[in-house]
Amino acid sequence: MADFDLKELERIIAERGNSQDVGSWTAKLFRAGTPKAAQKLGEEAVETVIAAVGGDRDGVISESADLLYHWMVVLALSGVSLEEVLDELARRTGRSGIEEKAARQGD
Ligand SMILES: N=c1c2ncn([C@@H]3O[C@H](COP(=O)(O)OP(=O)(O)OP(=O)(O)O)[C@@H](O)[C@H]3O)c2ncn1[C@@H]1O[C@H](COP(=O)(O)O)[C@@H](O)[C@H]1O
Repeated sequence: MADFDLKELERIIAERGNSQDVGSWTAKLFRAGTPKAAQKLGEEAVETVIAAVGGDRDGVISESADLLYHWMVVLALSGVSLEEVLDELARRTGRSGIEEKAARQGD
């Protein structure tokens, strides 16, 4: 299993989004702003749906990675942290955010 998680991607996006690197797609999206990033998020969602409906397993994996990345760029541009989304999901399970965090850390 990959030694990589969304928390790390969130950190990379924050760092690359604010970089001056002209080759950085993340920086390009940050400069373009929420409408462009949200448009890309929608495109990747549709491409994931098409792959899933078409039974394209490898496509679902690849498009899901594009989807998660662009979703996290939209989160960053919206000033929303991954933690806040996880807290909302935890609330829906009936667990408190603190309990959920402890569960994720294996406490
Ligand atoms: N996970 C991703 C990631 N997924 C997709 N993409 C980029 O998203 C862009 C748009 O994807 P598309 O499938 O629409 O590709 P496209 O059709 O060529 O795009 P357009 O024609 O719409 O411009 C492509 O340029 C992809 O490279 C990503 N770019 C960056 N990351 C992560 O962000 C990090 C920093 O990247 P940079 O900001 O580019 O340094 C990387 O190391 C990765 O961890």
